[in-house]
Amino acid sequence: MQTAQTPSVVSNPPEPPTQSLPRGALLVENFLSEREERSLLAAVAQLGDEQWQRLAHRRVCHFGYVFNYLTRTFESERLGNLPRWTDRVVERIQRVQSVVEQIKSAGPEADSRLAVEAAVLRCMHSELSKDELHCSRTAATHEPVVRFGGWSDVLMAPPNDVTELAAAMQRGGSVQPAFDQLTINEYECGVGLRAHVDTHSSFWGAIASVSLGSSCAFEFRRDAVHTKHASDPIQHVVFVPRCSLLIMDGESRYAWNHFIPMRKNDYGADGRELINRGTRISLTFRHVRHSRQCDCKWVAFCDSQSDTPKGSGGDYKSASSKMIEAARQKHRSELSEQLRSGHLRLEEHFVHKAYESIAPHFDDTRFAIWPRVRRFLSLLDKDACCIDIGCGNGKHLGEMAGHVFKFGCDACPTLMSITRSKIQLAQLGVALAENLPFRNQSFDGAICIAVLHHLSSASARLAALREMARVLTIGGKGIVYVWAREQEHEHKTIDRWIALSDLGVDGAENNDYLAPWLVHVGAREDWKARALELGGEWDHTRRGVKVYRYYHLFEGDELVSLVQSLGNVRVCSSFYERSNWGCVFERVY
Ligand SMILES: O=C(O)CCC(=O)C(=O)O
Ligand SMILES: [Fe+2]
Repeated sequence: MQTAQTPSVVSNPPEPPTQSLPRGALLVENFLSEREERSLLAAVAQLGDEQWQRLAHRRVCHFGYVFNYLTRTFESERLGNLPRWTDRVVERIQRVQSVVEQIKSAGPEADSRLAVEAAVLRCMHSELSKDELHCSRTAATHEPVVRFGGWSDVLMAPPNDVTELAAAMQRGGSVQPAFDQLTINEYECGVGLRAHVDTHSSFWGAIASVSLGSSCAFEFRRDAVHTKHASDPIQHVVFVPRCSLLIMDGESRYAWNHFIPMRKNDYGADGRELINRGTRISLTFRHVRHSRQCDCKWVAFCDSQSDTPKGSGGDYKSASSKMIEAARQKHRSELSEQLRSGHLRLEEHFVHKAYESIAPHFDDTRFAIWPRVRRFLSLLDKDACCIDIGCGNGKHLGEMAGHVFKFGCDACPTLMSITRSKIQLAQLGVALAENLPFRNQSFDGAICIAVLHHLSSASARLAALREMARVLTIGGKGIVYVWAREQEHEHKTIDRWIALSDLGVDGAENNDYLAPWLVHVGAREDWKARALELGGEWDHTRRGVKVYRYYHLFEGDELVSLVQSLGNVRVCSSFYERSNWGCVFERVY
């Protein structure tokens, strides 16, 4: 699996848990006995290799309906029932849900935290008293602990005999609808889960997740713009132990992002002791929403209700929500399909077309020069010839001293014309880095900044470097920068990106990602319109037009090894700097 890829350089220090939960979430510790855990793990171990789908960092297995990670929806074809070996655990989840429902229906302070916790605890105790469970729970530490993210702490009297309540509900048939979709996730130690809200239009009601084999920290986040009061929390971190049940319902399910940080240990519930992670298996039960239309009140997070999300500035109001939604779904499934069948060439769509669609907005944001690049440019001799390969909006050409003969090329025609309008004394042309239209040994200096990571095969990346070396004079120097797999702020980057291997794209490498560029809601109208027209999609949560760009992230010494493999260059220096790898080299023959 993914252990080999687990970044060792990245430090992602654990945060002590707040042990609080957003409204509507419920954590029941010791929901399963260890014996039950063992038997569930044994059942999972029996699954055949062919039943698992390998994603970038974990593997998953679906029952009932397959979940498609590109479209973020379930596939319509039903696969059959959930496995029988989950029956007992599902029954117990439903019993807990029934108890919570009963308390909530009791009055205005319905989901009082303490009332729900007390009632669920009693329900768990009644479960515990069953012989089979009892004998495997010996130590006092195996007592269930219940945490609920309720509206208030007002203690309402819980029903006196919850056991009776549960029994009565059982007699009247389960009041809880059956789960019809199960995803089994297997996370190796160190692997996390990117922040997301489970698609509203795909699943309705509560989502229940049972943890087996290892604990992990579970985080909930939301944007401050979605809080009513400045003091409302925007983050909860909860330690989820093995054998526990986590239910996400109501606000916690519809209006909070949840994720599992990528790291190898977490603070336990006491916030003091670091607990190492092992391999965690989660069983996540959901209800498929066949209508594919959600009408919840958390409109800002709802993919079904795409009339302008609150505060988004009124853009695109004219288009009906259904049309936007339909177009978006169609776009995503087509993308998934085309990518899988190889019709959509990665670079064509996610590099060339993507840059065309964001070019004016991209230009507006790109002006800073990295210190090492500035230094490289400042050391160019008088009358030197220097080429900027993948010059984008020409910001580096503008930095080159007046006495340098400047050349620039880029694959994006619109960026080239933007550069042309700004940089007067330069020779500019549209060209691919792998095929430079220059004679051998034409340049004393060459820079190639943030370009190689857009080439989708190792051979193309090598070809581009070979071209760079070819056009350099003997003794000429080059500098290369690429995005690193070792991102400094993973929750803002990799955790939000789409791993190509999650999409089932043949030949996708492990470090291949689609990273969104956002033409935000405040950007110029024509920039947003251009991005939408050229394939971008409206993102409700982040409020803007989202355009995915393809990246191959370089890991460890990958860049320097590639440079060294050219044979005719000497590496002068290599470095890691703010989520990028860089290398300066000199052509030696
Ligand atoms: O592993 C878990 O407990 C959560 C999984 C999850 O959030 C999901 O599959 O959407
Ligand atoms: Fe989820």
